[in-house]
Amino acid sequence: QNSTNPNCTAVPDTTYDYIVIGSGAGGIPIADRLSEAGHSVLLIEKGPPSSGRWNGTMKPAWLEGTNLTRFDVPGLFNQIWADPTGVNCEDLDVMAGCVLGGGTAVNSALWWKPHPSDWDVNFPAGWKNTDMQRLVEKVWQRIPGTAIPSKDGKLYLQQGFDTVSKGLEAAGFKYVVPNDHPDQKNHTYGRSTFFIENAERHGPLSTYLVSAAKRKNFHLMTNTNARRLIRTGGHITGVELECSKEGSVGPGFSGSIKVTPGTGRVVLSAGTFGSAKVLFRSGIGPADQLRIVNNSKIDGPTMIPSDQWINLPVGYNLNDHVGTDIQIAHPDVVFYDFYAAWDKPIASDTEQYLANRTGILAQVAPNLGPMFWQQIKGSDGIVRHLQWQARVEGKTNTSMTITQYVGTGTTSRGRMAITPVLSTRVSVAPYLREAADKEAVVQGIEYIRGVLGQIQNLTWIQPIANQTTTAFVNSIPATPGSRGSNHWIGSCTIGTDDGRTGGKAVVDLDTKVYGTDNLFVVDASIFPGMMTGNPSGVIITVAERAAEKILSLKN
Ligand SMILES: Cc1cc2nc3c(=O)[nH]c(=O)nc-3n(C[C@H](O)[C@H](O)[C@H](O)COP(=O)(O)OP(=O)(O)OC[C@H]3O[C@@H](n4cnc5c(N)ncnc54)[C@H](O)[C@@H]3O)c2cc1C
Repeated sequence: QNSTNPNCTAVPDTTYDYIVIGSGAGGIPIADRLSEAGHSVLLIEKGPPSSGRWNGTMKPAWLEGTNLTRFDVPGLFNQIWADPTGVNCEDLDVMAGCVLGGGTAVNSALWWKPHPSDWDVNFPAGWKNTDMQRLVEKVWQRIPGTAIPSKDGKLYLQQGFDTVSKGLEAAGFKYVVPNDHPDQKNHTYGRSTFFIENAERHGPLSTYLVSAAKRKNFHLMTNTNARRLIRTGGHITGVELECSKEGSVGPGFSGSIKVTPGTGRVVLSAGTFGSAKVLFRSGIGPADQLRIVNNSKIDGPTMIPSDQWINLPVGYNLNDHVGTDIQIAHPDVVFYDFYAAWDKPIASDTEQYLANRTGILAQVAPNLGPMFWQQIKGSDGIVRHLQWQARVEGKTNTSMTITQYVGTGTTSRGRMAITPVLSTRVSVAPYLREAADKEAVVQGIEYIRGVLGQIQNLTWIQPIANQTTTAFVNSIPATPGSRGSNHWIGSCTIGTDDGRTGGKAVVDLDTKVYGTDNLFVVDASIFPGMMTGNPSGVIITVAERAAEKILSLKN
């Protein structure tokens, strides 16, 4: 044990066949699959436990004495915006979950089967729709999702859904069950699907992690930060670990942990920013970023020497769904104050939830839906997929905010960077840098203004009636704060064009980092381009594919 903190234990003198860094949408499934194949696997998570199932403790008073935390109850999912302390990643300048489960512990649990173009437009050979369909079905067998979270089979406070749906119907939008028809994403609408079961958060934390944890060859460390990789040339021999916040947040581990000599491997699943950061600190990335690490007080004196650096375009090709919020109001819409459910809940609602998992708190805050889709062909000939997400929240008690996301087909890209104190930041925001992306945003809004404008008694909050759509779109800054969707992808792109020799790719088609022989990246950072909907389903499917690829590699 660390002499200064009993919570900080020295790493065991054990070696592992696989060390997986990060327990999010990518990390948990890959750790499960690798351990299922009989390998010893260590999963390292820098954050604390989240869900009650994993001994998480963060909860409001009304959950005391239950096995539930803020991460489990759908009606509390938006609490991350009211109180992110101890939940969000403090080293990033955007929102992400740094707890067991990563984004899948804190997100809104929106759960979409990928559109075939998500693969065919974006991914390289071996990762196309024909390669991935089998795995999509495998993922959905484990995590089917539901559109009706409350256990009594009822949907609560649907006035917002009904109001907007009427307008969509009148304009000829077709109602679909989205995950029954993942390819029908044009002029369609439907209910949102969530990875919720028994009216609690489901997803990787209650499937893949459960099966992994039953195996003797699987090990989990929480509150433990992977500082950097230990490597000799392109061969990783271990990982330097440190207790998160020096052990003050809960029991963690520090010291150097080793992979099985000769055959052991390391998988980075620390997310778009986290994986890139570990690479930078390990001397892998563009020289400008490695020099920042080398000049830092924290890492500089002990960083791997520059003759060992591996020059790869880590941090480039950054993307996020570009979001644009419109807002309407209608007298029929009924608001529910989910934020108040934290400390001033309506007693009958908490009682109903606790007694039989029914009622409004079984539904995801802040009452989402409908979802609708459009496709727009840009002047550059590229089709862009638009997903619209409505929620009952806004300036008044009868308002709805409807966010337009531009997904598959976007061509704008940004960049992330590391700072001298070893935080990361979005150095070039990826939003609307290309004219055709902006055209799609404007055309989409223009069209939907017409559609919703037909709804009787509807009033516009934004854009206001006499504002042109172009002026409205131009008035919103292209920053993560105003446009961000928390769907970051792309800092460690997969591809055949080796980044060491001028290409864009950081990992090869087996997800192995170029220039290394036993280092892999499996998370949203490898995505070459943006998907249609919210990403966690696509990421988990990518992890399934990566497991197949990695397991079939001979050393
Ligand atoms: C508020 C919010 C709402 C969202 N809503 C939805 C939604 O409804 N539906 C949807 O599909 N997607 C949603 N997303 C996005 C989705 O959750 C993410 O895209 C997804 O979780 C990313 O997966 P990942 O594996 O790449 O990284 P993450 O899930 O972010 O996992 C990375 C993990 O690595 C850990 N880590 C990082 N660095 C280190 C290190 N050095 N050592 C050890 N551990 C480390 C982090 O703590 C984290 O647990 C949302 C995201 C947010 C933040």
